[in-house]
Amino acid sequence: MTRKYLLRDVSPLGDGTTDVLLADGVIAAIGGDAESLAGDDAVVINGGGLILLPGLVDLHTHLREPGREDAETVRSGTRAAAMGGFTAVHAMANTTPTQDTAGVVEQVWRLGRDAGWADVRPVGAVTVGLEGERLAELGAMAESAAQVRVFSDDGKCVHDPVVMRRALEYVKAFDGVIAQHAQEPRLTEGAQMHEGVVSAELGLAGWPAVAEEAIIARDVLLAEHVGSRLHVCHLSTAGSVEIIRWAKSRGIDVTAEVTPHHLMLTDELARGYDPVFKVNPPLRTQRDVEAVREGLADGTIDIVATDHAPHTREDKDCEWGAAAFGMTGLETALSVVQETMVDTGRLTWADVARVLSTAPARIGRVPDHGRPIAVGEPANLTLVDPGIRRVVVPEQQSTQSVNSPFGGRELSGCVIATWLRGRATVMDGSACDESVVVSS
Ligand SMILES: NC(=O)N[C@@H](CC(=O)O)C(=O)O
Repeated sequence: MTRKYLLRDVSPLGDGTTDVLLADGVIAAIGGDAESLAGDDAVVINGGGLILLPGLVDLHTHLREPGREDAETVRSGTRAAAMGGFTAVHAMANTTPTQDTAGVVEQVWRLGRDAGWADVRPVGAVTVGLEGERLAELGAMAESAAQVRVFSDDGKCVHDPVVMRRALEYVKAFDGVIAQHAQEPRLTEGAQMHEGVVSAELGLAGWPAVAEEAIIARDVLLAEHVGSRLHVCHLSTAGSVEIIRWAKSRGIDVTAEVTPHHLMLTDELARGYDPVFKVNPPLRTQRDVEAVREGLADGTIDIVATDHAPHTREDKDCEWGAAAFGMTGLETALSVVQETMVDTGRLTWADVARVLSTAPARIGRVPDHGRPIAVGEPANLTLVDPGIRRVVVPEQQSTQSVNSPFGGRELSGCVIATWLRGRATVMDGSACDESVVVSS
């Protein structure tokens, strides 16, 4: 039995205010009935206009377990997810061993279930060991208890067009999707940052925009040819937005994601040589930032996904060239979207629910998440105070790693509470450790 929660005067999707009652794992009442049905034992939260959203769903999270538990575990990463307002995350396949068999994806799925912070949907590798040569056991992973629907070699590109074509064809049988890390490997050998004025000045090897755009252009054509679903991971350039816009206008079944860091940060940050800003794909130019914001606002880009990529201090606190690519993002994603897209008038809160919950749940085929806020729906929800401003302190976050590019920055908005099937995982902005139980 979960507790009852009466949320007074909250604003579902930022539209008007009402009372919402959560009981028995579902939204039990909205409006007039909520107060009367609550009884004496409900926990009352005085919302005062706080925004109620469907629980956020991340299509792109690196949880690092198995293999790099020194950087993150399923438990620490999903606790971070809950703190960021997420109720479901997709765990990327670049673990050790790789998530390329039914056994490994089931292990990750079980670890998530036992931790209880958020539903974990493992992503299956497209190729054995992410080596780009032989297709992994896609069907066995789809049929396993983990019910994999998203397949990706993320961290590496499925660069061989024949392998990509076969993968796109194969996953149609179980309504899967290939999530491509678009990076032409030959064009990015030794690359350290975006290729442009700043890389030339710093003397760092460049990662040109065309290396992303060439793969996206090829893959949308392949997806059209075989009539399959394609998802483009962490799109980062103005040219990529144009290609996706063109593909959608042709009716190609493609979706795309942008990360919070590509919505806010630019390659200018590399000037300090601080590897906290080293990421793959790299931070681009202000023109690209404007283009991805516009693409997200007009629906060309479907979702925001974090690409939460925790790394140990040893892997990040070193010279730029030796440092790992990647930055954390689960606990700052919603704030960055608010600041770049809502506070600037480009997205409404209903749009935020779409790009951070409904659409990722649909792309990942995640049941019971990204649902409307309506009576009878599972109580997977997050409550946000958009009026708070807070300074990001990586050492105080739930993620085990401190490689946040937003450390020391003041950001808008804060997650006040998160519920997973009616059980609070976050309350008053703090993780509800005592409430974490093993549920089967
Ligand atoms: N996004 C990143 O910069 N890093 C990712 C993998 C990758 O995409 O390189 C990681 O797993 O660390």
